[in-house]
Formats: sequence, structure tokens, C-alpha cells
Amino acid sequence: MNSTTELPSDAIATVRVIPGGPVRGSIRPPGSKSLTNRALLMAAFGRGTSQLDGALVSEDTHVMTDSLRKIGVQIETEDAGRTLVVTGLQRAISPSDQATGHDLYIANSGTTVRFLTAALSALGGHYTLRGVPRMHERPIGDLVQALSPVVDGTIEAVSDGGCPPVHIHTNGWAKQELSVAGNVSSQYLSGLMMAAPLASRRSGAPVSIRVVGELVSRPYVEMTADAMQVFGASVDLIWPESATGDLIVQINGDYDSIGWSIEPDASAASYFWAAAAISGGDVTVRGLSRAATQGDVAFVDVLQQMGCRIEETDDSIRVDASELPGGKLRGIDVDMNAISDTVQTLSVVALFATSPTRVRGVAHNRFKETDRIGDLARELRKLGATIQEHEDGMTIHPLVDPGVSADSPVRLDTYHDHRMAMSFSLAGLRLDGVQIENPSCTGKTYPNYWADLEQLIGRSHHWTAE
Ligand SMILES: O=C(O)C1=C[C@@H](OP(=O)(O)O)[C@@H](O)[C@H](O)C1
Ligand SMILES: C=C(OP(=O)(O)O)C(=O)O
Repeated sequence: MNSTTELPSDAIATVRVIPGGPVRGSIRPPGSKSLTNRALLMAAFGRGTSQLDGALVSEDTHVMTDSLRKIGVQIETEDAGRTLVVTGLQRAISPSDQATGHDLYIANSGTTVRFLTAALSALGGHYTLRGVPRMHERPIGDLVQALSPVVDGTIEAVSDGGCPPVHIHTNGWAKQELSVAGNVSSQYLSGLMMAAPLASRRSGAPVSIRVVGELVSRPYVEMTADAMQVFGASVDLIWPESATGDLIVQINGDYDSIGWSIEPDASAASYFWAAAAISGGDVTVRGLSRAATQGDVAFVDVLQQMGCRIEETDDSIRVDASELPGGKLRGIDVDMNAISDTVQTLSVVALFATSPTRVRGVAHNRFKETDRIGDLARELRKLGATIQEHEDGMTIHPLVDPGVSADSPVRLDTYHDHRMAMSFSLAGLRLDGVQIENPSCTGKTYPNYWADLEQLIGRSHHWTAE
């Protein structure tokens, strides 16, 4: 057994977090995945050269950067990749590109495949986007269906159920009015919104998008609109007045070159706030406030409902669980549709509450890196928890006897899902013997997670490669 601050490599099979006392400290997570991939896309198709500071360096941003470079976008890096200098590809695709086409590898990055599918269909050319086996089970059919009637050419998703690989052969968009479903993923709408300026370049006309029916993960659409405005495009989100009405999005204008500082990742911050809640400690996350563009900062409201105290400044949010009412976290009933990437984090916190926690509104979590309801329930049960699965979420019953025996370790599978690994590490703050499989899967959005966790939890805990 050894303790190290080095990154777990692929050769390391499991990690064990050793329980200890309250976690106290402060941390600044790496840049936001969602903002980095949006900024890369808009800078790549903008006028002139943009500089992005504080970018995330991870698998999801790497596949975006690589794909953009492959189609001819110039991207220079500084500060170990955290600064990106991007020269926009302000041109239609060249005849030689048209002849050869591009084969783009997008691993398991939902943002990359959905944003690029929309943008490349508007840019024109021949492309195939393919990823890991799980990516070929993640839906993109609603986006392809939205694009099929408007492209001048063809677009198809060839795996069962309308999943990647995606083949695109177009001369851009021939129409400016689209309809898209939003009940499986908001990334389809975000992709179409960001592609719109590319289509307007060709037609000279604004683009209008109707979202038919329910829209999940709404804060990400607001983030897209905000980021597009930062890049100089104009976006109107016209929200329906009744629950049954449709959202209409109108987009006009084009992307400028800008300098932009990217916020730390709020979904990543959830693990550190949760570490405070679970251990009865207090943790300050630097670089985020409630005014952040990322909806996931609202995870602190969930912890507040469970009894934690929240303190904010313009540039930090602190979660304090050192004086919980009655000394314990309380279970809650919460709709997490808007902040679904933090469901796994909450599910582990809920194991240590005094009453059950019901999570609602996240049926779309079954389409992510893995089935984040069924697979999550299976792993939590291995810890001895009673978990009820629902169509739209789950109920987590607190552990009756928190304390897994050290001589009978529990191995938790992570399903190549970074958020499974990061969330399960939190269980190890209180339970003995929790082993997390394939810890390097955090590389999708947080390659330095284990080192950062160790730095925060300090000497009383260690993560251990076995
Ligand atoms: O637009 C984005 O950056 C994201 C939207 C969300 O996906 P869904 O809209 O599929 O819920 C979220 O889960 C994902 O991590 C990032
Ligand atoms: C769902 C996620 O990612 P994506 O959809 O971008 O692959 C995530 O990061 O939790």
C-alpha cells in the first residue's frame, strides 16, 4: 500500500480513500468543460484570433481541439494547455477538403459530438464523427432529425436508435427555421444555436429554432446564449408563457475574436463541497460565485437544504458542515433536472443523512457516460444501501451502519464514467474499505482529480493505489 500525489495511470487498477476527520480547506478546480468546448467552437469559427485563459485540459477538450485542428483550425497552447490561442476558420470548406473529408474521433464527449455535428453541417464538407463503444449507444437522433430537413446534403447517425457514428455530407444549411426535441439532451439545442451564425453567413438571414416539448438541463442553454453573446452574436431566448408552450430561440450576427477567462468547473466543484458535507468539515471553492454561468453552482443550495451553511464572496463559495442542525445531514426531495451532473455526488452525500433522499427529474441521466440511474443504484447497493429506482430518478436510503469492514473491501465499478469515480471517492471519506475501479477514468474532465483531492483532504487521508 502506498500513498502518492502522482496521477493514477491506466496501470493502476483501484484507488482507496482512507477515512479521516473533517475535511477543511480551499481549492480552485480546473476550467469548465462546458465553457471550454463552447469557447473553442466559437473561436474556431470566429473572425480573427481569440485567446482563452483558464481552459480545461482533459479528454473531452482534447478531442474537441484535435477535431478542430484536423479541419484546419489553428490552435496554439500556452501554460500547459490552459491558455488556447485560436485562429478562426472564417471560410467555407475548401474543394480539397470536400474531396477527402475528415474522420474525427470524439471519444465519449457528448458536447464535442453534438456541437460539432451541428456546426460542421452548417459549415459544409464531408465528415465522419466516431467515438468509443459507449458513444455509439448515446443518442443523437433528435439532432440529426432536426438537421435533415435544413441541410443542403445528407446527415445520418448510423448506430441503432440514432446514435453515432455520424456521417455528414453537406454544402451548409439551405433553410433557417428548425425544430428540435429537447427532452433527451439540451446539447442538441446548444449545438444548433452555436451553428446558426455559420449558416447565416451563407444565407445572410437570421436563424430561428423551436424546441418542441420539454427541455432538460435548461441552465446549459442559458450558458450557450451567454457565451454566444460574449463572442458577439445576438441570441433571444423566448420562453413559453405556459407549461405546454415551446421555447423559441432567435440568433443573428456572427462571432468576433475575443479574450476570455474561463470559470472553474462547477460540476467538479461539487465533489469538494460534498467532501465538506460528508465529513462535517468546511471547504471553500475559489473562482466561483452564484453569479457563475454554470448552473451546477446551485448544488450548494441542495447541500444547504440538507443542513449545511453556505457563505459566499464575489469569487468563492464555502460549504460549512461543522455545525449541522442536530449534528446530522437531513434527507431531501429534490428535482435535479437542471443540475443532473451532480446527482451522483448527491447520492453519496445522501448515504450519510438521517432520512431518505428522493431525486426527481433526471430520466435523461440514463443516456450519459453510462446509465446514471441503474448503474449508480447497483454500486450504491454494494455499500449496503437500500436504493429505489424510479423512472425519473431514485430514492437513496441512508446507510444503517456506516462502516464497511476493512478486511472485506468493496470494489465499486465506475463504468468508464468520470463522475462515478469522483463521487465514489467521497464515500471513502467515511467508509473503510471502499475501492474504486479504473480511477484514471476521471481524465474525461479532471485528470488531476486524485492529486487535488489528496491536497485538499490532507494528511489524515490518503488515496492508495493497490
Ligand atoms: O451543454 C453542456 O455543456 C452539457 C449539458 C448537459 O448534458 P444534457 O443536456 O445532455 O443533460 C451536461 O450533462 C453535460 O455534462 C454538459
Ligand atoms: C454528461 C457529461 O458529459 P457529456 O455529455 O459532455 O459527454 C458529463 O460530463 O457528466
